[in-house]
This record gives sequence, C-alpha cells and structure tokens, in this order.
Amino acid sequence: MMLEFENVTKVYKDKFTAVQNIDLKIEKGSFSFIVGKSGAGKSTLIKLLIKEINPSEGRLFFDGEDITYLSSRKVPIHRRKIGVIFQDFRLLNRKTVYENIAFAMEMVGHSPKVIRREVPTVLSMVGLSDKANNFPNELAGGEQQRIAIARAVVNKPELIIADEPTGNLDPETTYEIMKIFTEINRRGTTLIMATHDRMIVDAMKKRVIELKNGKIIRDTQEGEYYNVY
Ligand SMILES: Nc1ncnc2c1ncn2[C@@H]1O[C@H](COP(=O)(O)OP(=O)(O)OP(=O)(O)O)[C@@H](O)[C@H]1O
Repeated sequence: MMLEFENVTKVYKDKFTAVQNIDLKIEKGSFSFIVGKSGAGKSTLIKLLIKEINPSEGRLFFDGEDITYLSSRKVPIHRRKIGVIFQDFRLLNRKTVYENIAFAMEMVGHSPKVIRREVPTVLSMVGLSDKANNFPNELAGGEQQRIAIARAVVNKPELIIADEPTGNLDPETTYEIMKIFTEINRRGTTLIMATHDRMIVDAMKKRVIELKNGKIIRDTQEGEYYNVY
C-alpha cells in the first residue's frame, strides 16, 4: 500500500475539526481524485500527507512506514518521496525554466552530470524542450503548469499530489495537462488529484473519493464527479 489513513482526525487550534475519522487506503500505482466543496477538507488531507501538519488522532502510513509523527530531521526525507503540484504553479520567477528544474535536483544533492541529463528528459516529456531558457512569466499558464509537473517528477517521487492543478486553465490546456498526468501514472507513479473540475473527473473514470464536512461520504472506483445514485 502506498498510503494508509487510519481513523485520522485533524482539529485545528481554534477547535475546528477539518477532517474526521478518515479511513483511506491508496494503492501503489493508482490514480485517485479527491472531490468536495471548498472547505470540505481536501487541502488538510494533503497537508497531513506532506507532513506540514500532524493529525490530532489516528495514524498515517506511507509505503508501510508509520509517518504519524516524524522528527523534523525526517520530514525533508519524507517530502522527497512526494512531488506536489499546485494551482498557482509556484515556479521561481527569477530562474529560467531549466534552472527551476535543475534547482529542485540540486536541493536533493544530484550531481551536475545527472542534472544535465535529466532536465532535458523531463522537459521533453512535457513537450517544452524549446522553452528551457525562458523565464516562467514568459510562458502561458498551461506551459507554466507543465514546467511545474516536470519539476515535480524530475526527482522520481513515488507519489504525485496535484492540488487543483487545472484550476487556472482553459479546457483545451486542461486536456493537455491530463494527458501528461495519465502518462506519468501509466509509468507507475501513484497519483492523487484534488479537483473541482467535473469534466476531467467524469472523463477519466478513476477512483473518486468525496469529502463533505471533513468526512469521506463516497469512495468509488471508476467514479464520477457527482454521485449518480
Ligand atoms: N489553519 C487552520 N486553522 C483553522 N481552521 C482551518 C485551518 N486550515 C483550514 N481550516 C478550516 O478547515 C476546513 C477545511 O479546510 P481545507 O483547506 O482542508 O478545505 P478544502 O477542501 O481544501 O477547501 P478548498 O477547496 O477551498 O481548498 C475549512 O473550514 C477551513 O476553514
């Protein structure tokens, strides 16, 4: 199992319960959508996963390892196993496309030789080899997101988490991005995507986990955005 939540509850300091009694298993190599209204708890689940916050109750396992509480020394080691993609791309605007991806590799200690080999490979995978020397703000939104995806995959994470990755994109660009995610998943990387995009959820026919007021109210294989029953 890639991931297991056992009866996980998160109560914020102000006593607000953001997620409650979450039991969830995500298999290695799977592709899952997390859906639910704004405030349903999607971002809280993601923060728990990348150890930005600790659960108030319950246990979390990643690849069989208990990650419920990790020492501050171990958090960065855990995060390297996960690639995260956000709605607002979060690229470094003072660095070129090439440098953005190279920097992510430098951070985890890859050699210049490996960096020179891998950056062009991931740029080619997202179809942006010709933009290596551009700065992010010279690119369209969809292109910036493709760079963010390239940066997330370059260190070969076991899991990719995408939080509303197509929230700022038009339908055609969204389709291009979904093709890239499908290919990444096809090559074996586990994928979790939080989204409000009904069109993509219905088209992909993947597992759909629906949250409402911090609880899982639906979990279906080959599901749709809205409950059809
Ligand atoms: N640090 C915090 N302190 C207190 N309450 C919080 C905190 N972070 C989130 N919440 C509350 O927890 C609930 C769930 O928030 P969360 O961000 O997980 O929702 P979401 O489903 O990701 O929403 P969105 O789609 O808008 O990102 C919300 O009601 C939110 O106000």
